[in-house]
Amino acid sequence: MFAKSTWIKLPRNVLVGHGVLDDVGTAVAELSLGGTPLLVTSPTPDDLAGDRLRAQFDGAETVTVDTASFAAVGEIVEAAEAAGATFLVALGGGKPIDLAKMAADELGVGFVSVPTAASHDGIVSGRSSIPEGDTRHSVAADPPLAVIADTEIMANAPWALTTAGCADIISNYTAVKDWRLARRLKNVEYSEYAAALSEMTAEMLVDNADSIKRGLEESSWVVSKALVSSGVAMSIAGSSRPASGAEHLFSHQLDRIAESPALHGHQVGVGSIMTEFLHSGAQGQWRSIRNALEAIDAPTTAADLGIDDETVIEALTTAHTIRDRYTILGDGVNEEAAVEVATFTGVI
Ligand SMILES: NC(=O)C1=CN([C@@H]2O[C@H](COP(=O)(O)OP(=O)(O)OC[C@H]3O[C@@H](n4cnc5c(N)ncnc54)[C@H](O)[C@@H]3O)[C@@H](O)[C@H]2O)C=CC1
Ligand SMILES: O=C(CO)COP(=O)(O)O
Ligand SMILES: [Zn+2]
Repeated sequence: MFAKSTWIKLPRNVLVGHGVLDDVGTAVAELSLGGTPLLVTSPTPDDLAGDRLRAQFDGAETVTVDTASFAAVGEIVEAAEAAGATFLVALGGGKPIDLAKMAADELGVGFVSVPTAASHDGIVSGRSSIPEGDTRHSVAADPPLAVIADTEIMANAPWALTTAGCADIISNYTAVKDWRLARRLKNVEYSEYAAALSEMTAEMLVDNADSIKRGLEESSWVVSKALVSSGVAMSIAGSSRPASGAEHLFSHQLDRIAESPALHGHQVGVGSIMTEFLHSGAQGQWRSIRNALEAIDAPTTAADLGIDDETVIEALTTAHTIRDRYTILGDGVNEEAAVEVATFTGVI
């Protein structure tokens, strides 16, 4: 008997465009959720757009979060229960969105994602990425019921957040290579459809690099659509595999050990240059990755990240320990090899 089955959960309403922040109420009404939401945000996005959102939800309370942690998820759950909220609306960068995503899952209610920065593909995905002690959990949760990405707000966000989102998408190339490797060597579950969608998303972004420029609202449009597409690839896969490989392990490790980590997307971009080198060698495509990052103003070196060389080497040699996810790092890159890859690619 054929016993395979799959359940793909995707957002129902996706709005991307100038001024769509004022359409959140309409998009939510169309979902027939009923009741009142709890608004989950962080300080800057709250200042920027909180009032415009509250104006669309009579009597909605707001909880403001600062750090991504399981304790913060607990605080949101408590606040939602106390307020009798029937769904959550997350406004901001990756942190409030990830935390609301997990809290909504725990509460068994829906959530709506209102990103104020095009900083990475977690704004759409069905995964939450939460650090805990020496590890980082990629937790399965339902994706948002709706995503409302206002390109005007995103275009006015610090440029670095947009280039971070671009780099997160460019890293799909190496993530998919790691996924295929793990499929061949470890027989991990694999979806050619999700892998192809993820690669195509990176390809389209690189092809459109000319329209990704500081001060150009179209940049937010191009990047938001790519982030949606990458998030959908993760939803189809049922894991972050299409968009997260060894370059993400490297970045997660930097988040743990660097004194002052850089933005998620910037770190994975630099990681991607090095893991592409590990995949395809000196004559391989690592230069294409570096050039693509350079073309959109994203960091390509440790110095650009503001992280010292030793920390980069430590992260590269220990990244394989952070999570049980097979990648090109195998059972670890030794220090000599790490120095060679980082030096050859100009990262250090
Ligand atoms: N679930 C997933 O698949 C993924 C989750 N993540 C998680 O997301 C988090 C990082 O996301 P970020 O967006 O970088 O963090 P974040 O939410 O802390 O935002 C970064 C900074 O940008 C500010 N900001 C946001 N919108 C702004 C605007 N329009 N104008 C001015 N400032 C603005 C925020 O106040 C914050 O200081 C991490 O916790 C990471 O683990 C990252 C990648 C994927
Ligand atoms: O950042 C992500 C995809 O871009 C999510 O990946 P993780 O599962 O590694 O947190
Ligand atoms: Zn990422």
